[in-house]
Amino acid sequence: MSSKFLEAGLSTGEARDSSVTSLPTRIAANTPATHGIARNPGMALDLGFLESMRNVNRSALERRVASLTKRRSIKADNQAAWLLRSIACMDLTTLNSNDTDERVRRLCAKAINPLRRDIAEGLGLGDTVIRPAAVCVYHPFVATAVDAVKGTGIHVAAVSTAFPHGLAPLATRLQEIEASVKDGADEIDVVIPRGLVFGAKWQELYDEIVAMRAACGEAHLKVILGTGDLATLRNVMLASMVAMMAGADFVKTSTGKESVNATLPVGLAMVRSIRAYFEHTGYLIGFKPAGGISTAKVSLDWLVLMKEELGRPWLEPELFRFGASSLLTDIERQLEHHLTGRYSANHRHAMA
Ligand SMILES: O=C[C@H](O)COP(=O)(O)O
Repeated sequence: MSSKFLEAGLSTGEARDSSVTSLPTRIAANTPATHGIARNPGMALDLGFLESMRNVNRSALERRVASLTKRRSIKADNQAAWLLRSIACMDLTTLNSNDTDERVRRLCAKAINPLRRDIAEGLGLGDTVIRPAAVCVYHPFVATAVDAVKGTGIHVAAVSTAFPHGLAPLATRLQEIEASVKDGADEIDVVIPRGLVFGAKWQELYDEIVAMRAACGEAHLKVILGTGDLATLRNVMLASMVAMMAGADFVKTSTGKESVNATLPVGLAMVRSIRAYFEHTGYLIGFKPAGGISTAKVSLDWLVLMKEELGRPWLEPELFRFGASSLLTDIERQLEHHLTGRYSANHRHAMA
C-alpha cells in the first residue's frame, strides 16, 4: 500500500447515496484537499438568520443516516485506507480523573507510533507517516504533552473551560484558556454552559465564545455543545450556528461525559448547520464528533457521512476530527485482522 493508494481508497465513491451533492461539488471545485483553508473570522450575531433556520425533522435525519450507513460498501483494501484516515483525523484523548503525567506520556508515545510495527509493515506504509492529528488532555498536562510530541507535527489540544460542565465564572474559564495557550496548546476545546441554550440567551453565548476565541489567539477553537444535554435538535443547530458566528474553528458534539454522546443523527444536524454557515459566509468550519466512538466500523460511518454531506475537504484533519480515547485500539485490531484474518486481544494494542 502506498500513500497514492491511501488517496485512491478515498476517492472511489464507496458511499452511493449522493442525493446531496451541491456543497461537495462546489467546495471540491474551489478548495484544495489539505491546504489553504481560511480561518473563520466569525460575524456579527444575526438573530434574524437564526430565526430563519428551519425546524429539524428528526425522522428525516434518521432516514438519511440509515441510507448512508446501510447502503455503503467499502471494499476490503479500501477499508484499510479509510481506517488509516480515521487515525489521521483523530484527537487521541485522555480525560480521566486519574490522569497523570506518566499516562499522558504513554498516550503521546502511542500517538507517535499508533500502529504496531508489524501492522505498519504489513500494510506497506513505507515512509508514509500515519498519526493522530492531536492528543487531547486536561490543562495540567498540556506542558507534558507538548514536550512529549515535540517535533512530530502532532498538535496538543486542551479542554480548558471548566470541562466538562463549563460552569466556572467566565473570567476563570478565560484564564484557563490563556494558561493552556501559554503552556503550548495548539487547540482549545471549550465547552458551553448548556443553560444559555435553554434560556435562548444567544447574545450571552455569542459574547462568551467571542471572548474565548480572543483568549485562544492563534490556537484553534473547538466549541463543545454537549448535545446530549440540549434536549432538541433545533437547540443543537442554533447553538452550532451561534458558535460559528462567534468564530469557532470547529463545532464538537460532546465532552464524552454526558449520558448520550456523539450520535449520527445529531452529528448530521450539526453538519447541516456547517453547510448553512458555508452558504451564508463562504467559510469552512470543522466538525468533531466525540464521546462513545470506540469502534472502527462506527468511525467509517462518520467518514462516509462527512464525505457525502460536505465533501472531500472534510476527510482532512483541518476540518474533521474524532475525539476518542479507545477508537485507536479497535482500528489497530481491525487492521491486524485485515492483514492476518485473525483478531488478537486488546492488550496487544496497548494504549496509555
Ligand atoms: O473529547 C473526547 C471524549 O472525551 C472522548 O470520549 P471517549 O472516552 O468516549 O472516547
